[in-house]
Amino acid sequence: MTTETFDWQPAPGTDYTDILFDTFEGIARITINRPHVRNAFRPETLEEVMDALHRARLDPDVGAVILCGAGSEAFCAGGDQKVRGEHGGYKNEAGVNHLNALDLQRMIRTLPMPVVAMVAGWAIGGGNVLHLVCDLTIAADNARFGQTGPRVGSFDAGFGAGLMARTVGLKKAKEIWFLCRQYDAQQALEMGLVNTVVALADLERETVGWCREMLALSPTALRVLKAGFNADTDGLSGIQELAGNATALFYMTEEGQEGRNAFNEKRSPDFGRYPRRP
Ligand SMILES: CC(C)(COP(=O)(O)OP(=O)(O)OC[C@H]1O[C@@H](n2cnc3c(N)ncnc32)[C@H](O)[C@@H]1OP(=O)(O)O)[C@@H](O)C(=O)NCCC(=O)NCCSC(=O)CCC(=O)c1ccccc1C(=O)O
Repeated sequence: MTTETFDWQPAPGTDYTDILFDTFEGIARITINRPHVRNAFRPETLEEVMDALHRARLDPDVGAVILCGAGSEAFCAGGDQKVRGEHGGYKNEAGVNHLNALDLQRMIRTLPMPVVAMVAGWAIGGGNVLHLVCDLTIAADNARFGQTGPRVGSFDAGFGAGLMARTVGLKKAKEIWFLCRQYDAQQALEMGLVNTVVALADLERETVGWCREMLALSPTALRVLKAGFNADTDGLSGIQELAGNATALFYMTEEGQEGRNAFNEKRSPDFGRYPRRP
């Protein structure tokens, strides 16, 4: 039974309707707060999650993000079928159709810090893909996972299929999508869909514990490793992400700065001082 409570502080300057955004000890926690629909997301929900992720990225004190759902019944039940329109997406309050779960998936994968899904209850449909694209998943023993797309007239043939196959294996991924079965936490652990399973009462303590372990490590090492893990799956944009880290590190060297200085000082650069390493 957990005894530790955490002093989560609401992030100032936000007026979200669909999510909660708190921070604590260098961890940002984003909670999908629509428990009346098992935390299914609508376009506004995803806009808010992306806004919070952007804020977390720009906050120099934040080194890890937890994504979770309000309450213990659901992490997320995917796209809100009540606002699914006829014109290729989910309607926001202005009536505009969106498929912005795909934008969020990419944003999680390019966030330069670990994103940990903390899953209690259902992770279904787009909710299952949402935790899949996070770097790590800590599941409570009441968690249940599955895809419903072929049953409800939807599919995610991008990360939902391809990253699923890379994560649990091709045959299992096809089973998950082609049969629309549900899997309990232990089955999810056995197939490699989650990192660990803990008692529901211990879920937050365990998740914060994993974040604390990562926060004690080199942020640059974690950042570049994350980009490296995603690079081949994400093709040229994955290489772009990885290469961007190389550029940032190069900018921090004297050799990189010599080029900038020479340009600004209107002289030829002297790169001869910098060794060609074996
Ligand atoms: C999640 C369940 C298994 C939970 O079952 P249970 O505990 O018995 O609760 P219920 O009584 O069923 O539900 C309680 C309450 O919540 C409502 N609800 C649940 N899920 C949704 C939902 N997804 N949308 C809207 N409302 C939902 C439910 O209707 C009840 O409310 P009432 O008022 O009492 O009616 C079970 O609920 C369930 O199976 N839910 C549906 C899961 C599902 O099919 N999700 C959608 C899958 S498709 C998807 O997610 C695609 C979205 C996506 O990410 C995407 C993919 C590809 C390209 C782009 C996109 C994108 O951008 O969106």
